[in-house]
Amino acid sequence: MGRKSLLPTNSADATRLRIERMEADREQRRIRQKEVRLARTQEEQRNLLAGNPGDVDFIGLVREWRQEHERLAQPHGDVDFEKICVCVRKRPLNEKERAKRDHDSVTCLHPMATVHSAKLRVDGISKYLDHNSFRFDHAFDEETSTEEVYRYMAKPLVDWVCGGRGARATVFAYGQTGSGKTYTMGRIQQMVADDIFETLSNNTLFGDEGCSLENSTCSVAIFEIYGGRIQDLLNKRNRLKVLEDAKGEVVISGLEEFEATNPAEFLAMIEKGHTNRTTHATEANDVSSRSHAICQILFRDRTNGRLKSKLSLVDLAGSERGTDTKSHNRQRRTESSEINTSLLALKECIRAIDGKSQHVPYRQSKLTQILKDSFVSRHARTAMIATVSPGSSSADHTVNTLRYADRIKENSVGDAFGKTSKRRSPMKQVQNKKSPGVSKSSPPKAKLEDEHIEDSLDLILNASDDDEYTEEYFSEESSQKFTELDETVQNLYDEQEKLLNHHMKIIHESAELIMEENKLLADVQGDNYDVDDYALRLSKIVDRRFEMVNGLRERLGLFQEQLKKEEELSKMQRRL
Ligand SMILES: Nc1ncnc2c1ncn2[C@@H]1O[C@H](COP(=O)(O)OP(=O)(O)OP(=O)(O)O)[C@@H](O)[C@H]1O
Repeated sequence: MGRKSLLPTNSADATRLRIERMEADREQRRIRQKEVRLARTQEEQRNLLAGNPGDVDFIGLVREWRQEHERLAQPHGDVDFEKICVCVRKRPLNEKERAKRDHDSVTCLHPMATVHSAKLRVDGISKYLDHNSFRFDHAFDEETSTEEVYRYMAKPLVDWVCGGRGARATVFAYGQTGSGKTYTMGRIQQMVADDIFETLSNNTLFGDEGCSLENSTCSVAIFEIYGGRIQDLLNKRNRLKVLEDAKGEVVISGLEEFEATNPAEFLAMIEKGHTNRTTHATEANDVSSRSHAICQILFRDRTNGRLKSKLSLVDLAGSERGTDTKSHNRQRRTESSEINTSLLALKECIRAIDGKSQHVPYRQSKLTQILKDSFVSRHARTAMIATVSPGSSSADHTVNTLRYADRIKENSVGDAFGKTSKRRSPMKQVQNKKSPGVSKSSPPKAKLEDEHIEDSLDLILNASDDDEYTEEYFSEESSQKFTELDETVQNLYDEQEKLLNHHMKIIHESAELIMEENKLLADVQGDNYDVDDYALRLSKIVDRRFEMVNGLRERLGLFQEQLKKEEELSKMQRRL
């Protein structure tokens, strides 16, 4: 009986003990969770104070990645580039990005640029990063000044053109709207101005073949390509024509060149050109440049005016993916399509300089047609700076920008380690996952000792890409989807040009006809006028009017057809 009564008591004690232990565990968990929450809040506040209001977990993951890889960064050195130099420049996070709680998702550890795309697993809670790394001639981080960017990628080209000998040098700024192209090119232009005149003053630097203030003039021409039109930004936005002569030389008919004799004159022209440029506000940039702006600096022989060398500074229009333009009106849509067509052609043309592409499709766009000699000349050198926004909401764009830049010079990246490097896969991923919620990231299996830095870079670049990766606008395959629309836009611009020219011609002819009619009326009211002659002349005038109206109607019909086609195709694309 006594033993029986003990059992329930023991069991009750055990149960009580279990409950007490569970409560203690729960309390411990509560304390731990509170500590985690507190630590998270403190980290958030620290991030906020440091100007990083974005997602604290993603920020933490990016920080971990940087800590693991920062020792792979190399010092910048002069790249002895033969023909092409490709760089990336990251700008700092801006107020707009902070306001939408973007975090910094790009790391530039020269010569590598890595985009950390924030991802959620299917459970909707677990966070992880996809890292896309690319290697360039230079990777400039947000703390690098434009002076330094200039020194490595543009200064060698200034020296090259000052040496004369038919040199053709081109500096391109390429990137998403708002990523810093105009900011970078603006300052580069100022430095070019100073350097050119300093070099030209030093007459002995390049010998007789080279350019000096004594034997050469330095003149500037600035124009933009916008909406199928080429407009002179230094001469009342006059419309210009690109022509190719019998020898295949491209001539921009009507373009005015202005001689500059010192940096101040040069910069005044740049300023004027900049003010006249076509801009619109876009989501990403309040003053987005919608045109390609080309500033050409031409060195000519003082005695015979012969062109000795040329430097082109090209601030490209912001690259936008098709998806971003879905809600745009026709003007903005066609604008974007034209920009994309020219950027695709540009990529192929630059690749041809280095022998990466057999095909030089310079006729595919006005931009590449105008820059033909930058691609086909034996004395051509090119520098491309890909500017990127660091915001996490731009990560897809940034990957596209880097991929575009990467494809320009795949295989022969100027080597930051002092020897020629082998081809790296242009786009590879390393994963760095937090699960569930937040967990330590898994580092790539890299040897981190200094002597193995290059191996480590290889590992980053060649790590397996086991996640899906969406091919974006500038990939070969997806660009096919846009070809028909892009062609239609080009046809639309051509028809528009023909219609406007025809319309103008008719206005002139109409004015002449009115004068003729006035004269006819005056004649018929005179003495002894032959009414048969009057009827004959009037009949000719009326016939001519009919012809003119019918011709105009026909041109208008062709233009309207293209408008309709563009509307239908872009509707189809919006549905995709
Ligand atoms: N490296 C940088 N450091 C500080 N601010 C920058 C930097 N790059 C760009 N910015 C700022 O970012 C904003 C957008 O830059 P910018 O107008 O040069 O972009 P963009 O690429 O030319 O854009 P779009 O294609 O729309 O013309 C500007 O306010 C500019 O001052």
